[in-house]
Amino acid sequence: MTSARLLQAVDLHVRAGSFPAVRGVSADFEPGRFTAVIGPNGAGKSTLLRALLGLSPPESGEVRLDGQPLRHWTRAQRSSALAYLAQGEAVPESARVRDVVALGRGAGSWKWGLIPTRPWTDEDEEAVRGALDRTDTRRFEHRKISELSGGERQRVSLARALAAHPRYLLLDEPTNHLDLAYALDVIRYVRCEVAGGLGVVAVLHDLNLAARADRLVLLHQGQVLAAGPPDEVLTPDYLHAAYGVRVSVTRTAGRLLVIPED
Ligand SMILES: Nc1ncnc2c1ncn2[C@@H]1O[C@H](COP(=O)(O)OP(=O)(O)OP(=O)(O)O)[C@@H](O)[C@H]1O
Repeated sequence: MTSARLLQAVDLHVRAGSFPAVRGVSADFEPGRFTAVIGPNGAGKSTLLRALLGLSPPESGEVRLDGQPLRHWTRAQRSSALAYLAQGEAVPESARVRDVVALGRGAGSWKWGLIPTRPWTDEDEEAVRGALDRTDTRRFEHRKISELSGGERQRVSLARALAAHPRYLLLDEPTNHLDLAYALDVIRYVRCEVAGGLGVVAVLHDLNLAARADRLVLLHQGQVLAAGPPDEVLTPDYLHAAYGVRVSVTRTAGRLLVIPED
């Protein structure tokens, strides 16, 4: 694919505080692809994600979107193209589900209630409904966030991000703290969006969930140890090099399965 529609890290070096957390990462993220970023704790995954969003400026190298350095994009252009679901995202407890999803439209802010910053349009309404439907949150759209389980909240945050109609969705550990069913639901919702053309970059710890991505980027000590389709990256050798754990990798019902041997 030409660089015209790509999100790219080009020889990216990023510091987290004083620590060189990302050291020379180059990777292409495509629309209509689900890329999982994996690697051990401290490998630089979150720092890479924040740099891709323009939230952590690189020390050297650059992030490009559509072939243009991200620093040339205005903040508004960036936030309409790239949506972010942070780890443990803070959501106003007293807000109702629908209001949180509406915040994703960038038409207002929250302070004891939704404060509009521009008139609400039919397009906004349609985007919010679509996001509620596609994350199966419409049935509790009038409930307060404080009344929801962790898994339900995560779906609402996902709906909020999707309501923006981004071109890329960047997710930091979206399945953390979710039970198996909720975690699989998140992956299923993501896959549906990807089929519709969304580019997804998700930091995942569960290698068996990551195996459901189209492409993996395995980080180790701030560098790319391996990148490619899951069966090329989830190998015993790469996983031992990254995690220091011996694993066996098998294929069951057409899916890769990583089993620790320790
Ligand atoms: N503000 C900071 N000051 C110093 N070091 C930091 C800071 N933030 C992060 N780091 C370090 O940078 C490295 C990469 O952190 P990062 O959060 O990107 O890793 P990660 O792969 O997302 O880890 P995890 O899987 O544990 O969330 C870690 O070693 C971390 O301790």
